[in-house]
Amino acid sequence: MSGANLTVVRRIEFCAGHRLLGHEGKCAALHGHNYAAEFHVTALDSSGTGLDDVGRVVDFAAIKEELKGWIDREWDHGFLLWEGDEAAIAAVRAVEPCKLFTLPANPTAEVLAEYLLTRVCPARLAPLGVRCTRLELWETPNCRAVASLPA
Ligand SMILES: Nc1nc2c(c(=O)[nH]1)N=C([C@H](O)[C@H](O)COP(=O)(O)OP(=O)(O)OP(=O)(O)O)CN2
Repeated sequence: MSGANLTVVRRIEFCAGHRLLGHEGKCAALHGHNYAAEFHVTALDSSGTGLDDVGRVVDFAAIKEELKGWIDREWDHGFLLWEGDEAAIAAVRAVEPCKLFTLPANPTAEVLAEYLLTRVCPARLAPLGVRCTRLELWETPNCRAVASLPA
């Protein structure tokens, strides 16, 4: 093999509601998005070829099971809100069934990207022998945030 760095990218789509407290415009209102997260995944051990015996960094299905599983349970069809946004949290809690996930900052695309990259991916991907080094979080087809770790 050439010794090239190899990365696989898995896209996972989900729907969620949110709002940006303090936003100067329409995003201060509760609303929702069809999000997509693109996970760029590489081998944890960079000393070898980075590929398993079958020729994969990791099976796409294994990434899906770990990360789509988490997103489906925690975020999909739920509301993502800043933990300091008491009014929105109370409003969402007033409606059953309530699916709510709170974050340490406003749920911007940047904050969601960083949360998935640094708080969700490491523990879920390490058992597969891989890590996510770059995460692209699409809030709309036109807008995304990118979070990345040093190589
Ligand atoms: N840097 C960021 N800016 C904005 C974010 C964000 O996460 N990071 N989020 C929002 C809002 O959530 C909003 O829903 C998106 O706003 P907008 O760009 O206006 O998207 P639209 O799809 O409504 O825009 P179109 O004009 O229809 O393309 C705002 N800013």
